[in-house]
Amino acid sequence: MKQVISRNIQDQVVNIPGSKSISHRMLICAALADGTSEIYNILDSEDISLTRKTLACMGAQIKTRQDGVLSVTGFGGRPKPWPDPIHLGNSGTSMRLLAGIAALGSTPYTLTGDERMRQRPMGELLDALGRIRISADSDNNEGTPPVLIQGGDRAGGHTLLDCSRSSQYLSALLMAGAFFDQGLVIDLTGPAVSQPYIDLTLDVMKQFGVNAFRISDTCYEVPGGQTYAAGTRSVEPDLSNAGYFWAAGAVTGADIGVDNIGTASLQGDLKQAYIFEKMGCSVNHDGRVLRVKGQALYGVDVDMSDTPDAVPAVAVTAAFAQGTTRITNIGHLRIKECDRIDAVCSQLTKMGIKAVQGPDFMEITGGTPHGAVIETFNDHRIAMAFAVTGLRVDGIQIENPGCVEKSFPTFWQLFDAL
Ligand SMILES: O=C(O)C1=C[C@@H](OP(=O)(O)O)[C@@H](O)[C@H](O)C1
Ligand SMILES: C=C(OP(=O)(O)O)C(=O)O
Repeated sequence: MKQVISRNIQDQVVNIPGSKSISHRMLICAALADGTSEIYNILDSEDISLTRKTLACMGAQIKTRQDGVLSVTGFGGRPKPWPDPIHLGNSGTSMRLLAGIAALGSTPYTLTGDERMRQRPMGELLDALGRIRISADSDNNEGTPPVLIQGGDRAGGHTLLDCSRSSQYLSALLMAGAFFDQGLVIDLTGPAVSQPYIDLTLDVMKQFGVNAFRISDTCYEVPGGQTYAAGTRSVEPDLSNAGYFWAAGAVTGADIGVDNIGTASLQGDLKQAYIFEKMGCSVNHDGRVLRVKGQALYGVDVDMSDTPDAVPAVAVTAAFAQGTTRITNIGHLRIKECDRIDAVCSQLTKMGIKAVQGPDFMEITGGTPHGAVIETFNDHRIAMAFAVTGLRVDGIQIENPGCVEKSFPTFWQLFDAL
């Protein structure tokens, strides 16, 4: 249990570790390359180590050098056999993206996860692989892990994919598709959720010299017969995790900056700073430091389909705003580390805040929250978001604070230093 001490915090600038999403992609693309890549500022967290270990099982040679830089010698698109089940905890990104890489092998791989991961869907991805003659089955026929992926056929061609619950399926197909003889054309059954993560995939592939194209909102193409080029790359700070520090500025009135944020970041969660601006904060980005300073806060209406990971930070901030905040198009939050719509609403209710939920939305009416013991449901984002409320409210205690290891092992150290 972690007791958060409510306090006045000074104006300051913080440094946030590397992006989880970019780190997964850098590791995978480096493992798919021939030759050795160097990756600067890679995130060191539970989920990244799961991706790293799996790629090592598949034949990549991965070392953290003494200066902290990661050196990855790839297996050139031909993963080695690994007969034992591969455990991916509750890392959805590892599970879905690595299922695509397993499809490049010539022997079967079994991918499994913890109890929650075994409830998280991936049937849409298995179906899309099946359409290009790659046998991909869920052990329980419910489309959830454990999954058995049996590659062998690298012809590629055309497939159909439903990305209405996760964008990670498309990222998986794009990364693997570059090795197929005919490449891959992927038609989506409708628009994808979490679109910025698809853009991140295209961008990291491009950094490794591989082209893939968004033909339209619902059609993507990756030409075949490409190779990933090893090289020196670096990972930007994690802007989902920056959000808890911007939220700290928003709820306390301090001016909190996050360092090393370029103007061209493709991370969708950059948007959360501008949601805080819409709520009344002043936001300043000088091209390097992005600062959020709290002022009087007002409720807003915001569609967060693109930025699911930022919802808990925005929702807790709404508890301190005048009026109601309505967050829409977030049905996919119900299949994350926990049911995040239910978790956010139940814990805000515990704090005396009116929080109403629907299948794909939540409505939070700001008020005067009081202290509570916060259940985190083993979800790092619930722990980090509710920690922020504790800066303003006495008596906030966070259960299972260690769950932040998933994406941000140094969170408490940085948060306590605020
Ligand atoms: O591709 C990625 O790196 C991610 C995509 C998003 O998931 P969905 O596409 O399943 O919404 C996001 O929630 C997750 O934390 C990371
Ligand atoms: C949903 C998340 O991650 P993943 O899907 O990789 O488990 C997250 O980090 O909020």
